[in-house]
Amino acid sequence: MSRTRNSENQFALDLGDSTPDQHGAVDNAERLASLAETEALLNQWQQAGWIRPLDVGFARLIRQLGEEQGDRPQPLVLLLAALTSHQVGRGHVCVDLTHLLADAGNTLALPPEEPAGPALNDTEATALQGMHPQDLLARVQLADCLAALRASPAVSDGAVPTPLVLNGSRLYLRRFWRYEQRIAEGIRQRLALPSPLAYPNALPAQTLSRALTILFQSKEPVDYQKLACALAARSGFAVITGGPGTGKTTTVVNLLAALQAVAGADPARAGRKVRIRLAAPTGKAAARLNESIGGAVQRLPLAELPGAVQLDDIPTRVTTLHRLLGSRPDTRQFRHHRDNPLLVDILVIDEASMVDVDLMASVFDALPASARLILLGDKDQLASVDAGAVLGELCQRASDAHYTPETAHWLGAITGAELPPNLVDDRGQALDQAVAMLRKSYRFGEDSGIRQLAEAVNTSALTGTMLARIRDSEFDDVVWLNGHGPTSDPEKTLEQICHHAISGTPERFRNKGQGRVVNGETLPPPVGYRHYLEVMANSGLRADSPREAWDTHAAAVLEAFSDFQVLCALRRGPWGVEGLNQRIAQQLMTEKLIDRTEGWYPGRPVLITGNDYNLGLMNGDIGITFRVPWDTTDDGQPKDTLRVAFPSSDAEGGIRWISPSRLQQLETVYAMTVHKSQGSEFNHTCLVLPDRLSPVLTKELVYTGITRARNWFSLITGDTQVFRDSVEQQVIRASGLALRLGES
Ligand SMILES: Nc1ncnc2c1ncn2[C@@H]1O[C@H](COP(=O)(O)OP(=O)(O)OP(=O)(O)O)[C@@H](O)[C@H]1O
Repeated sequence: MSRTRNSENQFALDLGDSTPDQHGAVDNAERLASLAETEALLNQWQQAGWIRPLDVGFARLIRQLGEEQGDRPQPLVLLLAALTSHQVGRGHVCVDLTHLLADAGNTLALPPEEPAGPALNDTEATALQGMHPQDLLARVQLADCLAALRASPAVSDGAVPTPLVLNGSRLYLRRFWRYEQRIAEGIRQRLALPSPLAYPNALPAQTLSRALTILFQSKEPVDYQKLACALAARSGFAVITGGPGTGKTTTVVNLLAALQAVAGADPARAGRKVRIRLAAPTGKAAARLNESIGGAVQRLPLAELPGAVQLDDIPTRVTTLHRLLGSRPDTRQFRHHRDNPLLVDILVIDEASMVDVDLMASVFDALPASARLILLGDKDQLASVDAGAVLGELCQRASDAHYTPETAHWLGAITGAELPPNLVDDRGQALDQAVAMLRKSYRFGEDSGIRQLAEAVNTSALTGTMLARIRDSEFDDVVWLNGHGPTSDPEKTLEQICHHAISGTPERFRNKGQGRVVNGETLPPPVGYRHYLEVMANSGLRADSPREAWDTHAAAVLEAFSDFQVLCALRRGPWGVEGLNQRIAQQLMTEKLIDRTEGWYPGRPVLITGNDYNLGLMNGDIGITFRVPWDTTDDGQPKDTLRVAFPSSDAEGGIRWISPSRLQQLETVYAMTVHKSQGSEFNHTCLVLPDRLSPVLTKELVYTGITRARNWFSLITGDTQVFRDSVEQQVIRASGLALRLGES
């Protein structure tokens, strides 16, 4: 591309608010020409796969709207409209123009790492052709952008229904501005709800204090789980964040018991308990919480609690958010909304980092004004696939807590704990008083490699020493398979991934992974995909075996499949899901573990990639293909057919058998993106990082990948430096939620 054209092109885009003496003479013909050229350039970006047809369509709509109102749309407005739409597609709720103009390259990440179309044509056919967005924006001033936007009939401050909303320097698509506004309103309103627990000497607070003393027996000076329970019980809106194994589930079960104790002891309620619902964003996450919560509820010391709490008062059934809100086929509207609210007093949402702004706004819409909301999740994980990073934003100040002296005093009175001074701040905001961070991991011991590596990544402290420790297999639970080998031979590394995917390479773990004891339980060594295929092959079932026996077998195979998962950062290319799925399938066939690699075959594991409300399958559900003898031929003989077994929704333990022809959106899942793995956990996780840095390789992605491992973690890197550099890159999603709440 010719850089010498920049000033000229800059000029073309600056037309909106530029004066001729700043940039030279400008006449109307030039204005029109530049508008046409801007649109041509947007089309060119679209053809190159840089931006979506939707983004260009949106810019076109802005132009039409302007023209209908007699306005001559300014090229800059069209450009910003298309880029805002593009940013929403990348997970941002808005575009912060200040950041965009300061660093358009990083803000937009254009051109994309893996463009879907042909390279940009760099001919001189038009003045703008072939230009990159950062070149176009290089010398545009914020004042010019704001003036052009304010002058456009397509933009307002939200008071009138325009397609774009400008709030300070943040430019939103109206829909996303509304989502954010509804969420902020919902939080603000709940933070302001008066709490009967506010007065430590009154009965409700005394009951809470007694219940917490019974539920938490820790000898530590500050029990953060207990603090989290107290804060969440007091507030109409609360967030509990913590890394893996810090006890989010344990805390929430205790919280539910404490809340019921307070309700049960309240004379005004005459023993009536509160209606509590538990939900998670995906079927997988709901199933996982379901599994862990049941046992924890059984262990509650209910008989000792005040308020006559019964086992039935504590909900153990976790539903997906879509099911709770009442999703309907072919529409984004839910059955429950402002005019038909949920019958609930308290809603608890687990894995809240996966909830995007659209869904979170729907949650607030469906909650009665008096209902309380408690969000649980790990603030450091990747944000939702769709736009927003609600949990991360709400937890921005969680590490330092910022509890006011009043909150600290109240916590002291209720829990007996004296807060460390660094967590107290007399300028703490309302939201800070409702956010609790769990700080101690109970699942991973101090010596756990998974824990230490995750912490090093999370704090951007991936030092040479830490790399050397994993390279030298110092930990029982972590191996870096090619840490010593040359990483310059990609073909060899890719082969290694395939072999590892099949065997799990237990011999590379210390003591071959044998005899490791965690929380008093001796673990089986790490496995690869051979394991589930062997469980599948050894079913012992016959054609006349009852359906329940098939269900039990399928459940065992699905469980064996969850013992291992390859996770990738990328979708495309040899290091991505597409390339690795093919290679691993090929290797499995070579080793005669499956009989084909394309189409449907017994053993094929599939990941559902879009919600299918008719089948009751959710994005992220995993199924495995079986050959079953249930059909009959025309002459009544048993006939083998293929069916895909999925765990029944909300994990009631059953299996749903679905014919492959009914499944719409899916992909083979020997390899899965880290994004898709959120909310899941695997006994042994293998994270594959590619040989080149890309904008998707971030600290959050690597942290999320590592923390999907329950007991064993293996790492394969295309390049060591890429591993280190990824941890230096951070996801920053533009949004105004924290700002709006801070202003309140
Ligand atoms: N206060 C505690 N004292 C002792 N053990 C605990 C405590 N809290 C949690 N644990 C144990 O630590 C493990 C992890 O707890 P839990 O499942 O509640 O954490 P989590 O944060 O929900 O985990 P995940 O990362 O799966 O979301 C469990 O075995 C649990 O019994």
